[in-house]
Amino acid sequence: MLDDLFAGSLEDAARRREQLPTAQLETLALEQTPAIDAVAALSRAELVHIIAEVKRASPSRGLLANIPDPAELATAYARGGASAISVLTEERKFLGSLDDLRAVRAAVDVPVLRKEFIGEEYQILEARAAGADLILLIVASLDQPTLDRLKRFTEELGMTALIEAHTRDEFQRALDVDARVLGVNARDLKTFEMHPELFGELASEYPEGVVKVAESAVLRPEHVRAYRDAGADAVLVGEALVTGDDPAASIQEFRNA
Ligand SMILES: O=P(O)(O)OC[C@@H](O)[C@@H](O)c1c[nH]c2ccccc12
Repeated sequence: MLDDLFAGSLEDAARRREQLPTAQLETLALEQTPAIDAVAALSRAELVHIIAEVKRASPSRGLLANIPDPAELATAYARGGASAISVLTEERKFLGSLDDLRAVRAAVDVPVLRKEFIGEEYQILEARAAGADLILLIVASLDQPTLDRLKRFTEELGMTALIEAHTRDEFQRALDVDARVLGVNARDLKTFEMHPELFGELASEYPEGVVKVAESAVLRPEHVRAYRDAGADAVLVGEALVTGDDPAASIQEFRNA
C-alpha cells in the first residue's frame, strides 16, 4: 500500500509538472512570504502542542468527513489552540489537494504542513509555492541519500521537515540526517496496524532539542495524556477532529488533557 501511495503521488506530480515546469514553480516558491519557524512553534511548552489535520478520507478508514470548506475547519482548529495544521494533499486515497493547502494557508497564521508522499524536489517546491512551512518525509519510503537530500532541500527553502518513523531503525535513520522534528507514527503504513506504545518506547532516545511528535491513534483526551506523559512535545491528530462535532472544543480538551 505504501508503495502504491508513493507511486500515485509521484505520478500526480509528474502530471502537474507538464503544466508547470520546475523553473516556473521555483519562481513561485521563491516569491512566497518566508516560511514560519515550525521548530520554534512546536518546541516544548507548558501545554502539549496539537498539530490538527485536515483529512477527508484514508486508505485504512475510508471516508471520514466531507470537509467542503477546509479553510473554515482550519480556522476552527486555530481558534481551539492548534499549534500547526496538517493538510493532506494526496488526491487518490485521502481526497486532498494543493488547493486545500492554499485555502488553509490563507486562513491561518500558524505553521502549515503539507502531508503527502514526497519523493522528489518538485513536490517540495509545490509545498512552498502553496505557502507550506513544513513538509512530511516518510523514512520507510526513502533511501538514506534521498532522505538526506530532500531534507536539505526543504531547509534551503526555509521550511522544516517533519521526518516520520515507525520502527527503531527508521528512527535512527531520521537522527542520522539530523531530524529537527521527528515523528513516531503509531500507524504502520504498510500493514495499518496501530502501535500506540511505540512512541513511548523511543521517546528516551530523542536527543536534546529535537521536537518529539507522536502521530496517530488519538481518539480521546486520555490518549493525548499518555503521549504527553511519555514525553511528547506535539501530538498529531486527524480522525478524532474531522469526525467530531466541535473541533475547536476537542483541541482545547486535548491540550488540557
Ligand atoms: O487520523 P489519526 O489516527 O489521528 O492520524 C493522523 C495522522 O497521524 C495520520 O493521518 C498520518 C500520519 N502519518 C501519515 C502519513 C501519510 C498519511 C497520513 C498520515
